[in-house]
Amino acid sequence: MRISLDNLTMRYGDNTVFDGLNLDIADGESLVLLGPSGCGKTSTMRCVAGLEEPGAGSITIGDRTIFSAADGINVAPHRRNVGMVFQSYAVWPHKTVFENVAFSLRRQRVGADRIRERVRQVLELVGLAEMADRGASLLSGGQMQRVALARSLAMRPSVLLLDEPLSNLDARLRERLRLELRELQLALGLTTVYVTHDQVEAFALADRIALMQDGKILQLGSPEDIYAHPATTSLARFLGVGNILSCTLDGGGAHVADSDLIVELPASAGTPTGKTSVCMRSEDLAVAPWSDGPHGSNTWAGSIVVSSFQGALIRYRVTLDAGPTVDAVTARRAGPTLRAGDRVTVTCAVEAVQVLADDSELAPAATSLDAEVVA
Ligand SMILES: Nc1ncnc2c1ncn2[C@@H]1O[C@H](COP(=O)(O)OP(=O)(O)OP(=O)(O)O)[C@@H](O)[C@H]1O
Repeated sequence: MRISLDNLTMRYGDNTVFDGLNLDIADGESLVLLGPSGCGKTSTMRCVAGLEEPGAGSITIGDRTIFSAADGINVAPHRRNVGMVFQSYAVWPHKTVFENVAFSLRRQRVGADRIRERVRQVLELVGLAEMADRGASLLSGGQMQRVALARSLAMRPSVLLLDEPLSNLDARLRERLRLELRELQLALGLTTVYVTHDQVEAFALADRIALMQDGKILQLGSPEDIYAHPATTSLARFLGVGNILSCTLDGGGAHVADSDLIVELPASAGTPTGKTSVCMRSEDLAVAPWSDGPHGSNTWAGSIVVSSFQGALIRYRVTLDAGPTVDAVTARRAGPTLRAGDRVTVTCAVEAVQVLADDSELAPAATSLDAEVVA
């Protein structure tokens, strides 16, 4: 079912989390709210679930208004038909898997036969059919999270809200469950809102990503769009886009600050007013052993500072003779492995260069770990 947030305002005391938030989520869509800690993602979800009461605005699910400050409507959480899965598993350890999933159905006085059938169905869906009789305390974290998911799905919610459900799991399990969640969401055609601060998770799960910062949705689009065209430098950094260099623009290209580097720009590059940065993604930089020219556009001499083997990929950090240090990622088989100290040329196709409005003083940069994961 479609979800609409209209002009929503939410405050905790003096702290305004968001003011006039609008968001439309289509029927069957997987929307990921992505943003740094404290930007208001969980509060948004809690408003939809009915666990927080907004100060103003309205929320509609399908054709039903579940909250309207103006009309005094505030449907109780358990009457909203919204399923929720949180970071903490919230699974009862003393009950079996079956009883955990059946619990809410029993409370709704669903008949015993129907409960058995529904629990069997959802346990099948989340891959726990064989474990129905196992005590929940004997489950792994991943299995507990599947139980929590099964419990929500058993209620046949019209929308599913997931708040960092995978963040307590180890990296490998997270990756597996992420794919399974996406498969399940597509198979059920269930409208889902997923909250995370992990851009890799957002890219993997979303039909659309809403990028939030300070209670505002700054960009809304498909994962591909958002990654390819981040609106500002702080969003680009948050998304793990590498090589964002402050610059000034003129007819000759982008002059990178405090260096002799000039980057040729495509005709399509924007010309934002105010502070600007030029952006060249790590995966768009080619590194090759040094050779005497002739060299084409955007080819620069440099020396490798770090060469880091990462399995399928090799990451190079290169200090260009013109000044800046840049990161490049190449496929393992793309050429000879280069070593620290090697002289190289670094090339970036002119079409791959972007110019972004530089708002870096307004927002925190991503951690280097974030950058590692995506590039
Ligand atoms: N119960 C509360 N009382 C007072 N302030 C709160 C409460 N819950 C959240 N806040 C504040 O509201 C703002 C938004 O919090 P929210 O939990 O929605 O952010 P978030 O983006 O989900 O962050 P995280 O990723 O860390 O969970 C923060 O400044 C937070 O400190």
